[in-house]
Amino acid sequence: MTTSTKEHDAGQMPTGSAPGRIRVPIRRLDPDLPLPGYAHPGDAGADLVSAEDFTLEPGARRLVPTGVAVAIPQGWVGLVHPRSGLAVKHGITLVNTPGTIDAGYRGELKVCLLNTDRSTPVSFRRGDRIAQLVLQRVDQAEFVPVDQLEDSDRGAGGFGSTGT
Ligand SMILES: O=c1ccn([C@H]2C[C@H](O)[C@@H](COP(=O)(O)OP(=O)(O)OP(=O)(O)O)O2)c(=O)[nH]1
Ligand SMILES: [Mg+2]
Repeated sequence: MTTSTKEHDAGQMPTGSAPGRIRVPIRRLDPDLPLPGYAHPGDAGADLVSAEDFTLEPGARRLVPTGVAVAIPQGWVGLVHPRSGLAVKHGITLVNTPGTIDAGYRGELKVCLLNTDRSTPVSFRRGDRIAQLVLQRVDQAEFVPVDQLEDSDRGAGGFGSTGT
């Protein structure tokens, strides 16, 4: 992505290979785009790319398509996290961070980008890495109504109760 230069990083995602990866079926809705990729072996996040060119004005947000759809296994969740480099260098984050990709979701993965910079528009090119997908195991709760919750050390203290 760029602010003032024309550089972009389409196709520059190194792909590591590691044993023990979980299998995630993926559909290429946009066959010319690279698949999500891990920049280094052992990375937690697989980078997602933008399927389109666009500019985010200061304070603006945009739901950006990534050109892929996945079938995350039951018992897992995909979490869409911001990229720290975009955050630090350009003020780019996600409105809903982390975004939740449910195991049953079969639509295109989309990323709700936000430009938090107060003065500088940020331009992205198709193929630029815009966010990262982290897969985690997840349990569902069985919510059991009770009259009383068991005591705890924290009790109802929260929202700064321990000081700053
Ligand atoms: O950053 C995101 C967040 C969500 N989704 C997709 C996958 C997810 O499974 C679905 C629903 O997301 P979520 O449950 O967060 O949104 P909602 O507002 O509760 O919508 P719904 O009523 O469809 O559950 O939208 C994305 O593609 N990107
Ligand atoms: Mg929901």
